[in-house]
Amino acid sequence: MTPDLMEEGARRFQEKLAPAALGQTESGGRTAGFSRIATPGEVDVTHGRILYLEDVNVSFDGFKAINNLSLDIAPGELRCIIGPNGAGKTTMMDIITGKTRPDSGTVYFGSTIDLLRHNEPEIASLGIGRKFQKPTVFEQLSVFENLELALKTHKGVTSSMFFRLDSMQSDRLAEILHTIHLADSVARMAGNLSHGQKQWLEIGMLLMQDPKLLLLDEPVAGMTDEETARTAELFLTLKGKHSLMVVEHDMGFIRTISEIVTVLCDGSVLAQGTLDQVQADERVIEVYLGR
Ligand SMILES: Nc1ncnc2c1ncn2[C@@H]1O[C@H](COP(=O)(O)OP(=O)(O)OP(=O)(O)O)[C@@H](O)[C@H]1O
Repeated sequence: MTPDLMEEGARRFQEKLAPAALGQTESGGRTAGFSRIATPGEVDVTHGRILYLEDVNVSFDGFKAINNLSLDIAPGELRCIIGPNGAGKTTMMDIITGKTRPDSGTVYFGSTIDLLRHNEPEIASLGIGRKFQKPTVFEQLSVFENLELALKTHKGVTSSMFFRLDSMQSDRLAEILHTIHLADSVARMAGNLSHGQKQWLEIGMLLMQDPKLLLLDEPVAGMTDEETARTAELFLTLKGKHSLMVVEHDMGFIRTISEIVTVLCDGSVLAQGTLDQVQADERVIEVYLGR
């Protein structure tokens, strides 16, 4: 979520509930990431790439967290990223979303948008949505209100006070409710949803802004087997309409959804291919078993 969305959510929250309730939300509306899309623009994918990283480097106090990382993703692709702890997966997402500035390298969204020239909220508004591991929905608002709020992207608080969904937006909201398996829970408080449902709701909030590229960090961590299976279904539905980059440790989940899997290690790509190919790669076996 972006700061204006958090502000609007916080305002409604204050309106609806006594201040004593503040802090009862899991996220408190504070840990939300800058993941909301304002005005999705056109992204030039005529060269067949929606995301392109070349020779990217980042050091933290002399430690190379990202080391000559090069990677690209095709439009509509669902790319899975795996790798041992500390491989640089989160740092890579931080670079794409503008949270971390690389020391050197190239990061392009489509063939014309140099992401290194944009800050975090601008990158969100360009059409890159990010879902952090922990769900960051507004727990004291209903499922419907959370999704409605996600639409009020570029509207200021004043205008959004008078905001009403038009029929196209209502249709879109209904479609997304169905996609995220929450059509029967539209009036429920987000705080009463299961962990998996909260994750789906947050994905729905991102979808309300029609992102071109979705970055999802460990989306099935903490989910039940059934929720994990439904999340796999959801991602397979999204593939094609959106490009997805999914970082996950759950290999069963990866097996269900993956086409190409990229293995990161020590800040660069160690191997890439189908899950079977990378799992048979001696270097991959070494980094997973050798640590
Ligand atoms: N802000 C920072 N300051 C110092 N070191 C950092 C910082 N951010 C990341 N690192 C280090 O960079 C390396 C890569 O971290 P990163 O979180 O990107 O790995 P990861 O692949 O996401 O790991 P995990 O699977 O455990 O989440 C790690 O060694 C980490 O300790």
